[in-house]
Amino acid sequence: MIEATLCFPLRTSPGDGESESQPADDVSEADEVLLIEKRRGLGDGWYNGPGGKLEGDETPRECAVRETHEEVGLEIDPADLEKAGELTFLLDGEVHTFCHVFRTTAFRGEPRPSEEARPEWVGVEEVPYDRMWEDDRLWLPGVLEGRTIAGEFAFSGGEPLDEAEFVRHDLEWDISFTDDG
Ligand SMILES: Nc1nc2c([nH]c(=O)n2[C@H]2C[C@H](O)[C@@H](COP(=O)(O)OP(=O)(O)OP(=O)(O)O)O2)c(=O)[nH]1
Repeated sequence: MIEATLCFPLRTSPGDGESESQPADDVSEADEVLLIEKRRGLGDGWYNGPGGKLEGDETPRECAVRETHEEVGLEIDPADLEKAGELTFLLDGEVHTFCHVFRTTAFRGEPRPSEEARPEWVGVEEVPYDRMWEDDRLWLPGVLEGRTIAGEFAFSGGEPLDEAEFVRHDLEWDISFTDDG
């Protein structure tokens, strides 16, 4: 089983006449999310949050911080990540990936592109779900509103996961995580 993370940085968009965006105090104030257009690997060509697989003995939180820095250059304090979800992706009846989802309104730096990802600030009402994993429209809107989710998503048709067919889902909202990563 693969253990992976996703991280969704949120901000308040720059207002009229302002060149700088405002840090949001909390998720309810934020109206833009940082997505990446993935340039290689699983989900290549699709939009997603920064993220990837856990390495060595790092915690999910450490992984989300490292991946976000590697992919788009933002600096995040692990304590500023808020756990927003746990997603289980099944492929042909077996757990393929367990993914920890985080969000944050606190980060430093400006996003920059990398070999792996092209970053883009997107309005939370304008997320391009037609260019994302098919399951994302079921859980990401709630995550961007500040809710928590445990979700199970079943795919069938064999590897790779991003070419398999999405067949079934089960969602549980507003749960508190005993282990927040
Ligand atoms: N939004 C979303 N993300 C998903 C789904 N399924 C899934 O594995 N992911 C995420 C988890 C990981 O963050 C990412 C896959 O990990 P990755 O980016 O490291 O995979 P990769 O094959 O490109 O590996 P690498 O070359 O970068 O090491 O995709 C899904 O259905 N929706």
